[in-house]
Amino acid sequence: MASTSTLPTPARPVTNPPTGSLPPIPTPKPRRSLPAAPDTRSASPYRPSGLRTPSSPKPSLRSPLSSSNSTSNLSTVRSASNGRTPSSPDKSLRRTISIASFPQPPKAAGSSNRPSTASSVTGVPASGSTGSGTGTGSGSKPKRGSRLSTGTTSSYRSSKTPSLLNGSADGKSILADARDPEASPGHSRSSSAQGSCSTSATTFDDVDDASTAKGGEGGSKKEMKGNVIVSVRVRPDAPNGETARTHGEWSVEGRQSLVSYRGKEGGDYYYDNVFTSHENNAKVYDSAAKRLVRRVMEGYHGTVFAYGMTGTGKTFSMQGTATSPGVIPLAITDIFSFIRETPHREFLLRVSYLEIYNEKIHDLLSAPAAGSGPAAQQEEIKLREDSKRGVYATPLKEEIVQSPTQLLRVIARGDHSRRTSSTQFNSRSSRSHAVVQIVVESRERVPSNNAQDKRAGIAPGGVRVSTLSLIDLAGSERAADDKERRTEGAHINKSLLTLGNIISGLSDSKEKQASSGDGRHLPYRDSKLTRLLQPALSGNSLVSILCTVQLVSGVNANTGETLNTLKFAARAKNNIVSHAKKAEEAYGAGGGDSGSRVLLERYRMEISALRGQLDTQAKAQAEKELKWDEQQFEKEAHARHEEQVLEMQLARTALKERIEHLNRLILSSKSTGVNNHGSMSALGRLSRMSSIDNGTRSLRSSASQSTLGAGYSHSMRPISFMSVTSNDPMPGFPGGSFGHEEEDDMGEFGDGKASLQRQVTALQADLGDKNRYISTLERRLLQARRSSHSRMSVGVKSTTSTIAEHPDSSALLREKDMEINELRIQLDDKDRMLAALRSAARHRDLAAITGDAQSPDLALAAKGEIPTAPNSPPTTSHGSGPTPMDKGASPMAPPPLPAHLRNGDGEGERDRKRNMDEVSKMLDEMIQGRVEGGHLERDSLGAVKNTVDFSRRVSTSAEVRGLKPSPPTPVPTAPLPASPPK
Ligand SMILES: Nc1ncnc2c1ncn2[C@@H]1O[C@H](COP(=O)(O)OP(=O)(O)OP(=O)(O)O)[C@@H](O)[C@H]1O
Repeated sequence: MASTSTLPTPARPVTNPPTGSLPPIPTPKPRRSLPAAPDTRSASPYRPSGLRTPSSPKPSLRSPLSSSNSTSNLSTVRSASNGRTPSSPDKSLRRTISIASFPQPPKAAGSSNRPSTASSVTGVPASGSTGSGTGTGSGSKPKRGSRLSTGTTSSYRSSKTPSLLNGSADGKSILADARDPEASPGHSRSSSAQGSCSTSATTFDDVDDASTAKGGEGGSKKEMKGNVIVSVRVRPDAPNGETARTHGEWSVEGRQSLVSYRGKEGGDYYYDNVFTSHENNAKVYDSAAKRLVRRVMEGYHGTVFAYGMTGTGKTFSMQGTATSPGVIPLAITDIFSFIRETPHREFLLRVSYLEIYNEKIHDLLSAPAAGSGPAAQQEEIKLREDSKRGVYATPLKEEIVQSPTQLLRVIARGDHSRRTSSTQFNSRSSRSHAVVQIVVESRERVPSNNAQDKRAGIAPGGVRVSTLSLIDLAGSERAADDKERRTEGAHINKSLLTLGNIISGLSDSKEKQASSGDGRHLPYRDSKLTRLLQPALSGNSLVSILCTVQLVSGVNANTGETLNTLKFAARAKNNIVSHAKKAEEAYGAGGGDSGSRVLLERYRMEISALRGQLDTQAKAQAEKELKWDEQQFEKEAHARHEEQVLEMQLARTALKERIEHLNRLILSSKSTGVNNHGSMSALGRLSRMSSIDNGTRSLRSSASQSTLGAGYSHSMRPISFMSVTSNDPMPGFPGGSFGHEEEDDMGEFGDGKASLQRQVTALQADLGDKNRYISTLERRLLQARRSSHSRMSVGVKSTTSTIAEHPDSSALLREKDMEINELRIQLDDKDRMLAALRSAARHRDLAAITGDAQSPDLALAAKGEIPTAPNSPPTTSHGSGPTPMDKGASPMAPPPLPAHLRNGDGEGERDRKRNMDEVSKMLDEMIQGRVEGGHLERDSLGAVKNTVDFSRRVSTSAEVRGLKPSPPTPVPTAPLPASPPK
């Protein structure tokens, strides 16, 4: 079994402590006798506190102090010491530094394989049976519990006190053997915890609590001691790592954690771990630091530091190399492994890196200006003390790290800034103490089933903050030749001396505390290093000390230095008492580890605050988007509405136009006088009557103005009509208004019984249409002529050639001319008809006024013997000469009566007859003219009909490009009644 499993063995006091370059421990003050518990050691000129006497022979729960202070032990020690160092009774250096004097664990009290301390203290005074070198002689392996140290030989034994660091504090025997086969080799370490030693020590509860429960200071003290691990590492001589097992007077037994020196002032030195020169960094880490690192992750403070002479391998052990990573990189790997293995907690890591150079603190992570030293432009870093944080440097940069790589990079950056120089013993000697501090914040995660709490960032537990300090001390050295080295060396040595003094003083302090309750003042403030290490040294932290030595024989041997290192290690193990507790959990940003330092809490709160802000912003954004969407929708709806309104307006306009057009067509159709039965209306008849009124003005222009400009409205009288009737209001239509009656009389209109006025109106409308059409044609014609002219004027040949080359154009022109002529003729016909109608109307009116005696005529007319207009007023019998109205005769006017039917009024009768004849003649002439012109032809019955082929004309006109006028109101083709025979 490994040496770690062995039980404590009694220590052998060193009679002649080695001397070296380490400054001597201050001269002890004469120990005062305490009245309450008189100390028998006061009789001794040596400080008994420095000597670790064997434990009490009986396993007990007594405290180490009580054990060590027992009279029997003391007497043994004293006698041993006195016996061994008679020549130096007044030497101030502590004589015995025995780790093996730690009390036995309570649970192992009954263990049979644990040797009695009484029996182990066999080697007393110089009479020891083994004598110098006994037990460590060549080839003889000393056995635990039986090792003797006699004469000038001392034996220092490391106990395996149950502790947080050896995994046996609760007696569950989870003993972490440094030689645990599960430990990974340094070269192939994985970041997984599986590759590392079991850390079932995490099952431990707080040691102090447990030990207190076990009843007593004794148990507590024992376990506290177990919280400090001291290891010694032997550096190989040769670069290849090969070193003889024996180095002259030195011998190393790794399995027994033993270093023996058989020279003058020699002795056996047992520690928790002794690493031979064959053992690599992984082994060192697994045995010396791994558990401590895991404990730090659980909430304890932990400190690992390397101590030793320059060039003995401190930096090699702490940092390692690429192929053999040291304590720092392996610890980093384990930290993240632990985090991965602990899903129920969340962690936050921050790291700082400082160095103490010439008693000044420098931040190795604050990037100095290029070309300047690390100290350049750096604010002076001071050490402060806080009840929660203890001693800390400020201002110091702390970097939050999230991965092993990141953490290693940060540390590598710091290493780069660290001061190194070449010394006699080390080409790259560290000239400063370097302190890496990794602060671990952790707390329970919110249970996954409570999503609401998780969202709100509410954690069930507080934040626990612990610190892992990894310290590579500068090496103690002899005075150098170089002045700068000398200065550095002086500072280094001074700080190391102070450290040694404090560790030595810890024993006194404990003893004093135990006896009087008053602790002795320790000079922590004498150096920056000890000030910074104060929390760890005073018991608030788990401690692991790695002392490096190089065992060289011969002239260059630094035996004194080596022995000093070994003694320092022994003293540290013996004196440092750790009562490390798990850090308290801090709740909220204001509690625990200086409140605001608890970044995990601060970040958590910040996260929840930011999350709240994010939610609010997201909500506001969503509302904004919703509003914007609504606005967009409204805008689109509005635009759509406007489009629809526009479309409707257009549709309405189109419909109105259509209606207008249709109305016009209807009226035009009606104006033709063709009723549903195909009979010719009076209007139809009238439309074909020519007027002989030579003085009648052409209605074309006025009609054009009225119909083209004012449109066609029932409520608006055409200008043409007005112009015609302005001076001659139509009889029978008082006031000249016939709007309503016009509507009412539509039926009559179709039956040929329409009033004359309406016929005139219809004709006006028809005329308007035609005028429009004509003017359109005229315009087109004009344009055609102009373009034709312009074409013809292009060249000399153009005139003939154009006509010759464009026979179609000339033909078209001719056709258009013909069409216009025809239309003019029609217009003239209508003018004449109008004139005739007016004339007839006047005649009728005159007749009505002047010939009241014509009633018999009217009566006859009523009987149908005489044709008459249905609504014709009674004609007058005035036989006066011809009036202007006599020139025309209305077809509705009663025809002239036969002479035999008249009342002897031959004159009037003649006049009438003449008038009628005139009218008949006029009409006949008109018809005849048309017939001769080829526009009308007579049928067999003597009726006339129109011969103009409108369909042909329309199609012809339509053939003209861009000219599609509305077809003119076709001239009724109904046969006109034959003019009465003369
Ligand atoms: N165990 C070891 N195995 C192999 N080489 C080692 C070992 N220990 C130290 N060395 C080598 O010895 C030399 C000095 O080691 P290192 O710098 O670590 O010493 P040191 O104690 O830190 O010195 P200083 O106090 O001057 O800084 C280095 O080259 C290092 O590689």
